[in-house]
Amino acid sequence: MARLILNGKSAQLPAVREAVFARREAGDDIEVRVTWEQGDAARLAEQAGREGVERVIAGGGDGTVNEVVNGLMRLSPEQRPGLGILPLGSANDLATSLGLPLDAESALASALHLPLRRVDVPRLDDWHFLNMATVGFGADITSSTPKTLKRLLGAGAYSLIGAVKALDFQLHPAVLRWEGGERRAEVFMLAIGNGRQSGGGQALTPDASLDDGLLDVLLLHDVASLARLRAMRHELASRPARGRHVDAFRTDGLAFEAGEELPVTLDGEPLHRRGFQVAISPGALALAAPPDCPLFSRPPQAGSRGRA
Ligand SMILES: Nc1ncnc2c1ncn2[C@@H]1O[C@H](COP(=O)(O)OP(=O)(O)OP(=O)(O)O)[C@@H](O)[C@H]1O
Repeated sequence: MARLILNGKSAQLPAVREAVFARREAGDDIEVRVTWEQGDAARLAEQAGREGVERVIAGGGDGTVNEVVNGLMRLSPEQRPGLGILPLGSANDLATSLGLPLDAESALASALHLPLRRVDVPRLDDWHFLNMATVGFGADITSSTPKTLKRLLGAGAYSLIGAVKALDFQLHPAVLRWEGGERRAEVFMLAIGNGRQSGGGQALTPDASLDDGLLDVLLLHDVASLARLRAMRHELASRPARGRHVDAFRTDGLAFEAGEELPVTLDGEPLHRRGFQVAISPGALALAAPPDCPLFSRPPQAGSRGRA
């Protein structure tokens, strides 16, 4: 049996209602629960696991998926249902990079029937995330202005100048520690990726895998002038392990400490932190994902249709 946990914002969408009725007609056993406020999706996901539901489907945006993941992680691994995604948000970064369909009917069918694949679940202090955590630039604007970051990181010199003028961006003195490394820097942006893209389509950690037991980290730092921003963009093309403005590395955990509170996003949800620790639980969740999904380093295993 599957249970759809639907963000109340989308509960009355005709396409969603039709998709549920169509799946039932096709023989799927699916119940629906609707959220009213923050916290409901996590609670409903936990409850579903306790009641023996085999697959929970998060119907909403990245924020709903994140809450459902947190609810599932409150359960023991034996009790933890598999996770499907019905993308109904504005950004849908995880769903898009997984290659899930975005129209309600095929998305619901995929969420119910794609085989489950083991994924790692990172945690920032006491809150889990599945896709990405970002710190600093972009974290206070998130998906509302996704093009800003794209312009800065990807486009030509004119838009770079435009972006710099338009943005009164800040650098934050901070220290980052991980096993075998330490970096003190003026942080422009830090991305900690289990998945690859955030902020509505920005591929900040383009080589990350959901199942390698590791986090892909991108640190952009010390870019206090236009010349240095240009140098950063140049370095971004090669993503050095340790550059003047770009550090890119993999780790299974890290600690971050800044002198002041900074904007942070966890799977697109905003918060503020002065410091935090990130750890990862390898293979902690089973996610419905396409067999040819590029976010995996290992091929799918046969027979993983039910509980995690
Ligand atoms: N019935 C409801 N009406 C309005 N908001 C709700 C309701 N139930 C939950 N929420 C809020 O919705 C938020 C999650 O939204 P979600 O991320 O799923 O959608 P989105 O913001 O449209 O998508 P995206 O993150 O992709 O932009 C939670 O923070 C929760 O507080």
